[in-house]
Amino acid sequence: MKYQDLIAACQEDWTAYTEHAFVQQLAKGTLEQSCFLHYLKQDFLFLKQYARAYALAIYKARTLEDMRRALPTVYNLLDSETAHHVEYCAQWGLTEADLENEAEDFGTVAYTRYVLDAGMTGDLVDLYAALAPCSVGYGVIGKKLLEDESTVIEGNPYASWIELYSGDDYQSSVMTGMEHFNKLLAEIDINSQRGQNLVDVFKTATRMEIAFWQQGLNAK
Ligand SMILES: Cc1ncc(C[n+]2csc(CCO)c2C)c(N)n1
Repeated sequence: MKYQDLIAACQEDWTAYTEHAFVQQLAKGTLEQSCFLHYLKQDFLFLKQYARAYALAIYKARTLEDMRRALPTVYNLLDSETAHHVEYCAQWGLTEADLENEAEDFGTVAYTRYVLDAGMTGDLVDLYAALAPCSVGYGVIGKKLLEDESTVIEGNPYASWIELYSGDDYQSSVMTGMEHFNKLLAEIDINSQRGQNLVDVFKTATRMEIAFWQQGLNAK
């Protein structure tokens, strides 16, 4: 199987995730600021837990090659991706320490601890199945927004978010990650018990992404 088969197995949830109202409003710049700020503060806490999850991938890997593959993502998460959120929130006088001290919302706890649990109880492939909706989904969203004529960049207060996820650096890191994931999936039949467990994990993480957008919209 391939990661594309995982998407096909939960197409309805996948569309609800990648075409969520939050994303559409963000692309046009019409999203309420309170929604974006709540999302970004929660996403900062999310990224912190994701750095732990990619560190878990190093722990779970059996080969040096697999261990090395997870390392740039751990670095990226702790460096540039969180830096974007900190820079953006600085407009409101919020510091990194303020963000770190925010309370985690329910959707943030549910999603990140689910991913960590899927990785801890399973192996490296289970962990990547839980992590994949995040990286592939944001890759798909970034690319779509860049290609969509109705996306507004000039004057859009959320342009830096669009640029982060549609940028070449991010897009090529998703490609590399998915090529690696496909190598790990190659031997697994989607119709086997193992394959169906991976579909369940991928689908649950996708549903968590929908809930994460909704958590932002609910902060009106
Ligand atoms: C809720 C939520 N889902 C996905 C991402 C994107 N993302 C988070 S970690 C990671 C991999 C390393 O860059 C990516 C792409 C996000 N920021 N917030």
